[in-house]
Amino acid sequence: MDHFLYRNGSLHAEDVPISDIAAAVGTPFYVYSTATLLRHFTLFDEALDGMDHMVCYAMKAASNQAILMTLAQAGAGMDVVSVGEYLRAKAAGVPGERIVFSGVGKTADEIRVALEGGIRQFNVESEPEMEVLNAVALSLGKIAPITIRINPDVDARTHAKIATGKSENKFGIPIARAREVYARAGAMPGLDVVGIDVHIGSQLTELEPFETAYRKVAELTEALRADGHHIRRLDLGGGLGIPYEQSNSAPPLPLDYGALIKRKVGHLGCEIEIEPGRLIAGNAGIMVSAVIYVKQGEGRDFLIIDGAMNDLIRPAMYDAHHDIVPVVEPRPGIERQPYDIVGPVCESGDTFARQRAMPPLTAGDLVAFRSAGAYGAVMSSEYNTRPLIPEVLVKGDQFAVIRPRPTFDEIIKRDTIPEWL
Ligand SMILES: Cc1ncc(COP(=O)(O)O)c(C=O)c1O
Ligand SMILES: N[C@@H](CCCC[NH3+])C(=O)O
Repeated sequence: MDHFLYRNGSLHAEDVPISDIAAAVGTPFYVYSTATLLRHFTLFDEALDGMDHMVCYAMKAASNQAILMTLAQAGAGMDVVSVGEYLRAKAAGVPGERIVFSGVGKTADEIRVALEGGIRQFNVESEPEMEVLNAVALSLGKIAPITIRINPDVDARTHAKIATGKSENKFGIPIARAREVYARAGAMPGLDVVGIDVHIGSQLTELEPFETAYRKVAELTEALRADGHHIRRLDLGGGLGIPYEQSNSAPPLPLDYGALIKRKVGHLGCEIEIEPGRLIAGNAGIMVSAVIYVKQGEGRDFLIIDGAMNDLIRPAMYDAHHDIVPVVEPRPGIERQPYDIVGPVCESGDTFARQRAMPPLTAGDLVAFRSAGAYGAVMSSEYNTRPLIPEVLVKGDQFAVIRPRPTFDEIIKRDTIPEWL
């Protein structure tokens, strides 16, 4: 169920006209639908029905505290990758027992904060990290619950920049060395080895790579149990993809993914964690932008909009496709024309789409980038001294700004000038 639909000829977020939000907050902005966030969380939660499980939302996808609170109130845990995310999740009211800590470069300071504040488990990614974690835990008189992230050497068949499960990627420990590393962990008094972690990549559009990875995890669970480890929890990561192009065939559904998990690891009797990010937030958010100019180029028309690569970097970074639709519903049968849709930033890479067929648009018209809820606002920057754009949350017929646009004064005052200058 899409919560961004045309009604009476204009695009809505749930029951709120996008043009009302634009009038209130200015453009560009991100807007999220509470109903979509909750629906996607529930799809995963129900897909694991009958198993002891926790859906730990990968908050890197969209980390506004209002989003975290919405999901946490529905029962979500959180997957964090930095102490900043940990503190943000805590600030949104998520208890430490519902937070898992992933990431290849956790520092001793980050580990200390999480151990002191409470944590469900650390997903350890290397032997040096294991040693630091053990030392910090002992210094605090605590025992740190851990899984070890294994790298199963599986091709996730996704964009190379977001594949994480091949042996050449920096993530996890090689599965071939897992028994040896678990033996070391098991002997460390500051660690409690509770399970295994795996995450092979993002925007997976087929189940087969998950199937291979989870088969390897199941085999390893049995081997480690035979070695005497009390493996009782499996963190199976995130990564299930979303349809970015409405014209394309859709990736597998959470229900199919849940059934696969049951088939592959259900017999082991472990508690299951999953860490979906994109599928929960991606299609729960859009970015809205206004046309500044329509410019005639050599053999092409440029639609110059007020959103730019600093606001939504996915097209520049991964050549990602986002559907872009006018906020005013095009008349049926209207002739479309090709535009290069670009932002105002001083780079040719600041291009959202080339020769994209759109109904004719003019200055002031609003356009919406679909599927922009995940890895959108969180990856934005102030490049070109462009303020971070506001985030808005809709629930039914209500909307609220959940991160305001900073003023230029606020941005400029952040710099400090040395007294010797
Ligand atoms: C450890 C970990 N868990 C979960 C995720 C979430 O992935 P996705 O947003 O593709 O579901 C990521 C990002 O790929 C990750 O690195
Ligand atoms: N930033 C990436 C996803 C990275 C996933 C990281 N765990 C994207 O926009 O597709």
